[in-house]
Amino acid sequence: MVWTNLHAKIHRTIKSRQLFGHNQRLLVAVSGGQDSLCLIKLLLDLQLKWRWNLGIAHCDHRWRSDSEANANHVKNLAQSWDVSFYLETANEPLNSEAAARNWRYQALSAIAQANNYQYIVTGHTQSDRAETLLYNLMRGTGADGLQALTWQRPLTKEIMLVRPLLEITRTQTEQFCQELNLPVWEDSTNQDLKYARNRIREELIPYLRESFNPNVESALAQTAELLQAEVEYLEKATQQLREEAMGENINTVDNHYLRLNRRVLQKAPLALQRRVMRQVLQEILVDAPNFEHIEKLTALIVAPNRSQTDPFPGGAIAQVQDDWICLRSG
Ligand SMILES: Nc1ncnc2c1ncn2[C@@H]1O[C@H](COP(=O)(O)OP(=O)(O)OP(=O)(O)O)[C@@H](O)[C@H]1O
Repeated sequence: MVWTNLHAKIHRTIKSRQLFGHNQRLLVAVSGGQDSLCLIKLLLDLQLKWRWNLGIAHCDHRWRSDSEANANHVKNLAQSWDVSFYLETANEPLNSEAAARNWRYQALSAIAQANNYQYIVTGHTQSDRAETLLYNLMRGTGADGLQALTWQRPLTKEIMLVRPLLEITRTQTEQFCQELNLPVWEDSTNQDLKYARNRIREELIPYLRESFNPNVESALAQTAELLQAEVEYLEKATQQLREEAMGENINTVDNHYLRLNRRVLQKAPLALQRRVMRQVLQEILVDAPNFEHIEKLTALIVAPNRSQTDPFPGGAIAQVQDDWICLRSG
């Protein structure tokens, strides 16, 4: 076995970040592209040390004409490595990125659930992290959107999504695959500049690298890393503030009615006021609340008695009643 710097790096990362322990069952999501091939190869080589039980999952979105061939390619690789292989095929071709992604995470969770894996592992890299940060930044977001791809995220109560390659760039995974002769399946849609993501990767990042900062990817990923810790802290503080603002109601809240104490909220910083309002709206609205929704509700913290908002999508209305903001769903 060839032992490279990437092997050493990923081993250290898994250990220091406690991404997985010994003897665990890991389901590795393999598209066949350079990132996920690099990932599976690294995990296979570390498997003995950690005594993991690895499985490979592939999702066929039926998006491209070669998607079945792609699935077979991954299946053959799994067989050659003697690793369990699981395939999910979409009932109909999924031709939007968002639909494909949603379906993929559901399909992966279903495979993990049925086969007793607590971890799903993906090959997202530092480059993906930098691109996601830029993408979200341009669409407008708070710190949550800029933390861009976290190391771990619960997919369901029992299943954790883990991304061990977040400190490794796409250039490194490409080199690794070349050095170790891994048969990468080239995704033709990756070059298609119709997709914003691809334009960020193929045009914007190279431009930023050449004109502003040769290490722009790691600089952006570092920003995401810092923000991740800050978001975690803010979310904890938000939870506490919200519980305090709901007072004794916390246990009696139903889905139709909710009230928050304005005096408690008035003492809190704006960042936490907004976050409490966002959390509350996330539970009441069908779609994710936008900036304007959150601002409307936050404004009631200091508004005169009897002020109220116009209806939120779905019909919910918030009104000031003395010390309280009362929210009734539509
Ligand atoms: N068809 C697939 N089958 C299995 N795993 C996949 C597939 N496509 C992507 N993945 C997994 O997801 C990782 C990220 O892939 P990619 O960047 O193409 O997806 P994405 O849609 O941008 O993902 P995300 O929405 O999670 O950021 C891959 O490294 C791989 O682990």
